[in-house]
Amino acid sequence: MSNVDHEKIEKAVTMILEAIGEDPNREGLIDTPKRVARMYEEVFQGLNQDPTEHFATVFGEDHEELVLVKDIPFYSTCEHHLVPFFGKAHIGYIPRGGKVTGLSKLARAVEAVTRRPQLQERITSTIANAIVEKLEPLGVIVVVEAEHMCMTMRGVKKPGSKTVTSAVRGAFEKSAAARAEVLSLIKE
Ligand SMILES: Nc1nc2c(ncn2[C@@H]2O[C@H](COP(=O)(O)OP(=O)(O)OP(=O)(O)O)[C@@H](O)[C@H]2O)c(=O)[nH]1
Ligand SMILES: [Zn+2]
Repeated sequence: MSNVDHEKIEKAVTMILEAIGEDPNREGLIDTPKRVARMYEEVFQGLNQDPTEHFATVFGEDHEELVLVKDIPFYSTCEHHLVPFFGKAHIGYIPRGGKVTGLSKLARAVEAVTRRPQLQERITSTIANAIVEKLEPLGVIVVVEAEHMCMTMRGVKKPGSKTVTSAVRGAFEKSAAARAEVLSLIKE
């Protein structure tokens, strides 16, 4: 169930259109407040999700070696300007004691965390912390690379610039070699 108040968004969008000097009643704009409300419901649906809930499925597989899911595409919304930022997330972890989760669950956690007003750093650390909490792995590394439209279409206007953030826990904090292995696999 969504908690999004469509009526409120519609009123607000109508006011924004009026405030910029547009006519909210002209043909092309007449349904825009409704469309924006539906869009916000979709792009902010992660607000109703807890990223840790996806790690409930655990297989008792004895693999205490690296698992890396890379190039997980995501779209999020910058919480400062409410414009998109988008890119790829890479998630690696070394399971402990048979706590191996379904590969798709890593991508589901990315969806839960990115589909809300966000900061790239918070996306990165929230995913790492969720994996630590639920899977208690030997190590976790999360790398997120993104283009922020608030830096490309407006403001400082630097198209093509990318922001890369990482969060490391456990074995990846201690071992430069473990980090280097993942970073080289991500680049391949
Ligand atoms: N750390 C961090 N900053 C972000 C992220 N997304 C956007 N920002 C930055 O948030 C900052 C907001 O700065 P403000 O000075 O309050 O707002 P502003 O006047 O619109 O800033 P400019 O973008 O420089 O025009 C900007 O520097 C953005 O680049 C993010 O995911 N992480
Ligand atoms: Zn922004």
